[in-house]
Amino acid sequence: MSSHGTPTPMISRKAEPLKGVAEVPGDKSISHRSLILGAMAVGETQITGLLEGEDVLDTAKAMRALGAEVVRHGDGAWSVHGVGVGGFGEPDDVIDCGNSGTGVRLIMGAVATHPFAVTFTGDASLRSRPMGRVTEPLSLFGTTSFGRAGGRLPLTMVGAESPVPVRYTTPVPSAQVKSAVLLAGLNAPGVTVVTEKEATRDHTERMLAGFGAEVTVEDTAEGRVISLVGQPELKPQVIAVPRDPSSAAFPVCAALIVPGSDVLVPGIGLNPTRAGLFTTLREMGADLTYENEREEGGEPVADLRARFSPDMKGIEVPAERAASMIDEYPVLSVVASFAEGITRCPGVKELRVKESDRIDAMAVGLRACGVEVDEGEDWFSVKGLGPEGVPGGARAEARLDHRIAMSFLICGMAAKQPVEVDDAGPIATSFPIFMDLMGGLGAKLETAG
Ligand SMILES: O=C(O)C1=C[C@@H](OP(=O)(O)O)[C@@H](O)[C@H](O)C1
Ligand SMILES: C=C(OP(=O)(O)O)C(=O)O
Repeated sequence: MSSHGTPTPMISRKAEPLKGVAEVPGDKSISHRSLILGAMAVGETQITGLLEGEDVLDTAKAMRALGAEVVRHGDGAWSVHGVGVGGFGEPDDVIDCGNSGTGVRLIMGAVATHPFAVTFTGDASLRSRPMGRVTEPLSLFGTTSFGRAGGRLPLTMVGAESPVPVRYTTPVPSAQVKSAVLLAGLNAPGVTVVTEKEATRDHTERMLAGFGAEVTVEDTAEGRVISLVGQPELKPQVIAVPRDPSSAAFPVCAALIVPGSDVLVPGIGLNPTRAGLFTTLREMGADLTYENEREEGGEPVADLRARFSPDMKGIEVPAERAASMIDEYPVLSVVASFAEGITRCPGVKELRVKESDRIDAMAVGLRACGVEVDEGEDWFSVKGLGPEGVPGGARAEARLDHRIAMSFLICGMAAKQPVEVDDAGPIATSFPIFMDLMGGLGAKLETAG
């Protein structure tokens, strides 16, 4: 059931050893960007491996509403016939980005330097998330925005008539904010410069260069400085979307905590701006190896092999690693519950403004499962109970958040008693084949009555 429909409660019971190959879907961040940049290129971009999750499908709809031709072919490949930089037309209805922060913030950036108004909305989760972090820098290009209190959706943005290029330093570590500014800079004459103090995922920069834009990235004392020359003609691309490390995290973490497991997760992108979780798990003593390391489409890729790891120890996760694993803290907190000792995660304030307040959602659910969790505004810690030590036997609230729902279902696979999630619907936003894939490895997942 979709995240916009009736809740789908799910139960996860203690699993037999998980075994097999887990082919996770395409990368969500790269999928959004393939559609948006494809829509801004001149000619036809072809995409294979696109993630067909609700978030990305909402972005495809939005690109159609702005004038691009977006087609899904029978073999699962997609094509986007772009309108060129500056070529978007006024949509005749509200753009509904569903549950997707990436979708709405990147599209706001892409339309900001076009001379018309667009109204954005989303589901209850997205309508509660802060948009000022994007509308503020976009106002420097000449846009005006009218939203609900706190800059929340629904929000109407009136695009700049005569956009000017912008220099902007992001106040929070956010690839969405950085990307919104760069996408707006595409249709501003001159050079737009974004500085980020901490490096965040760099897919926009890499893909802009791939589409033929003039982009430079420099590491300086102030941070990473990205400069983009505006008003290029973007050239259509043939894109093979790599598999998503953030989705790979779930079968990997399940294998580490379910006794006797041995799972191969092939073809996972290990871009350093995304791979922080795997480094962390290895530091904890996880039996996680990289096999068949190679390069695909300019990105490091490997097959991940994860085996049951009874000797994992809690660690302090370096704060400077947070951006490279920001979406993986919920499932890390589950693994930490099955390790020995305390895992402490500082520098994670951003988790409070995701699809849910992820620190609170995990703390409340894990405590109900018998795990001790401490938290502050920008940190949390989990006191591990060792392999097979987590009582479980609780019902966790997903709070319209796919990563929270999946994390508690993983917890149930290794806890003493089943773990129920009140609504597994949101999982379809990023990992629509999660149930089948985990079931295929041997997980016991059922819809609850
Ligand atoms: O740019 C992106 O594709 C994303 C950036 C991150 O969000 P922030 O920019 O809010 O950190 C991440 O949490 C999200 O899942 C995807
Ligand atoms: C934070 C996430 O996504 P978004 O911000 O795109 O909603 C996520 O997928 O974990």
